[in-house]
Amino acid sequence: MTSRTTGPRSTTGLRFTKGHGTHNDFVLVADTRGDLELTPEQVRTLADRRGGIGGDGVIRLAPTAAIARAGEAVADQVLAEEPAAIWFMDYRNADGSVAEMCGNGVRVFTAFAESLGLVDLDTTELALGTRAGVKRVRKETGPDGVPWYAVDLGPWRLPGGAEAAAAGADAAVAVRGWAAPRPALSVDLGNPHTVVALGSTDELARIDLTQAPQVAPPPPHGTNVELVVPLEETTSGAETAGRVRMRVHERGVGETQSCGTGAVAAALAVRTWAAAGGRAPVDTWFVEVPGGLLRVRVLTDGHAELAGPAQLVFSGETTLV
Ligand SMILES: N[C@@H](CCC[C@H](N)C(=O)O)C(=O)O
Repeated sequence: MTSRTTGPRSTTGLRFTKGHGTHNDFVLVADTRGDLELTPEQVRTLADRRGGIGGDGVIRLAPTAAIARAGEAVADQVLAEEPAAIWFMDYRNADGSVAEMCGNGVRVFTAFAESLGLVDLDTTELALGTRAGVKRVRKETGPDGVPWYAVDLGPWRLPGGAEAAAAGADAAVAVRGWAAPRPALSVDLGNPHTVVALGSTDELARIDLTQAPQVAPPPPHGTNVELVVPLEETTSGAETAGRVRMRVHERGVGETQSCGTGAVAAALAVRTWAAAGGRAPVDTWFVEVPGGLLRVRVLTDGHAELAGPAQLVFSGETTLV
């Protein structure tokens, strides 16, 4: 792969790869020297589905040291915590805004880094720098026999604390067409989420997410909103797994076919509601999203793990930016 020595720009354009994780899709750029500056306008152009390549986000693979040199203190913290985290996921939403974390993006980033020969997930795990700290990714065989990537997303948090956990809510969400706002729970995965429960999969299918849901109180930095329907638990051997179906409206994007951190937030919210109702917590969850299936595990160290597929679809060069 020539990009390792020549950078992402060739004489004819910017090299990119298109990839997705359960149809949450990204434009990926290998900036292995860390000297590519992408403006919000350029990100919007690349992500544009009609005038550009198209994607829910743009991911720049860059050296963590270069992000630190550019003045992002979080990159210094990443290297202090884990010197092996030499690669950084610089994630931008389709509207050009910067986001702290993208769970599906981490998996697709890892498949991209593998394709560039920067990491061998068959023999090791990847310690990846992100704006939400170091994330560790390993590879496994998924239920469909294709490779899945499992990422430890680190500690999760209910911003509303024990009070919100007991009440099951610390916010309210209004969606276009609803007569009144409904109670919702805030969940922090490094990026912000607000989760609302719906009564049926029919209602979920009918919801109009062409406009952003209104959240009260308004989160200071915006939020991703997940609409979830708890489904039947399944038991296989000694393990019981929860199951939910979800749709999501992503901050900085709109409705997407999947959101990895959103899937984790959805599972954690349903688990919190079950605990508030006196039920024993389930630690493995399958989350059905419009683009496929994701697995969430609540780990014993207070961390949460997300697993699912990642696919690279095509590569090319663009003169758009
Ligand atoms: N699709 C992502 C989340 C991307 C960032 C999000 N839109 C935000 O602004 O927080 C995922 O898979 O987690």
